[in-house]
Amino acid sequence: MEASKHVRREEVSCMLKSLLKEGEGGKVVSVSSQVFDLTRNVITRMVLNTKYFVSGSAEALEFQKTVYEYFQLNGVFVLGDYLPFMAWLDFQGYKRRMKIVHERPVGQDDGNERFGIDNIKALVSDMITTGSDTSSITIIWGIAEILRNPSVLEKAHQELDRIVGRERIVEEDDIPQLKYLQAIVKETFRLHPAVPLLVPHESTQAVQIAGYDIPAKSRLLVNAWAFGRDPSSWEKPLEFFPDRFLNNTIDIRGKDYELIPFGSGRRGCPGLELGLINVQLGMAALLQSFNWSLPYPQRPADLDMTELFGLTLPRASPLCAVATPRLPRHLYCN
Ligand code: HEM
Repeated sequence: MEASKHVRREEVSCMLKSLLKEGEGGKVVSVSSQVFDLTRNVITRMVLNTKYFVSGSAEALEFQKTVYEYFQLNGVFVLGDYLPFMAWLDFQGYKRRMKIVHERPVGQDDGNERFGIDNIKALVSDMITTGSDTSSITIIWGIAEILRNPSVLEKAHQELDRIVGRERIVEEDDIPQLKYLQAIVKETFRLHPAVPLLVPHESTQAVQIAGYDIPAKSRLLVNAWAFGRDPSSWEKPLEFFPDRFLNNTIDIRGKDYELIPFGSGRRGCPGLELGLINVQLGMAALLQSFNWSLPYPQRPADLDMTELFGLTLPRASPLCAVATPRLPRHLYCN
């Protein structure tokens, strides 16, 4: 994490510069594509030491399509999983589509079993697919919620001005002091967990829970999305109200079961620290650097918040907004 700090700082800086340019003259910016580029470039630089995505390039679009399809296919209901005798028919065509996603070429096998191209491909593709879009999906939902709740933006600006000021861009080392920013991020994870049903688990032994018998080897889906909106755990659960986290110790690290966006236990997300800092730093920089508003005449209550269900839960429509710079111009051009 420490060794890749500069990568995140540089990529955040690139995003701010690019947003400034795109929004010149009050033009509407595409928050979604800027944030997707940010997290994908961070992960490809960390994993492959190469920056892959230039917004709108053919390569970026191809990648976006592939990852999107990968997550959709991982989240669909596959008839053959429940009626195995019908699996070979592949009625829905999902197996065929998954094969196409996996067969995209990435080089030759070197014959070494442990570090052969298949394993390297799997590892790299795991890290790139799981490690980039989960963070951007969360940041984009966070900005959408802030567009609907201008008082949260105002409070975030006050905190950022007090702790960081307006003469430099926020850095990772500032995050521990930005308590309200941390609360915004937790509130975003609560309402919009990027992986709503976690990853399917399997019970290793038979157990009884709340009077129900769960046999060994059952497929178990944990509805983290519902935990975050459960009225028995949260007051006014559907309201975006970061202040609820200011006076308690509820955390997202898997110990407080009402909030488990990264899962919990041994199969919880191994990328938690990276995912969390990506989201915190990305959000902090976007909030500090711009005043966010909706394109005229859209009102906060009109913003479409429809979710697109798959293994991940992105917005159904791309997020667009007006980003008015609030820092000295030279800071966006480093
Ligand atoms: C905001 C960012 C992220 C969120 C919300 C998130 C969420 C999750 C969740 C919910 C799971 C399933 C846990 C369970 O079923 O108990 C998971 C698994 C996983 N995540 Fe993440 N993740 C994020 C970022 C990352 C990053 C940055 C990486 C790696 C670079 C990563 C790699 C993985 C891997 C490899 C697994 C599978 C682990 C296993 O099967 O044991 N994730 N993630």
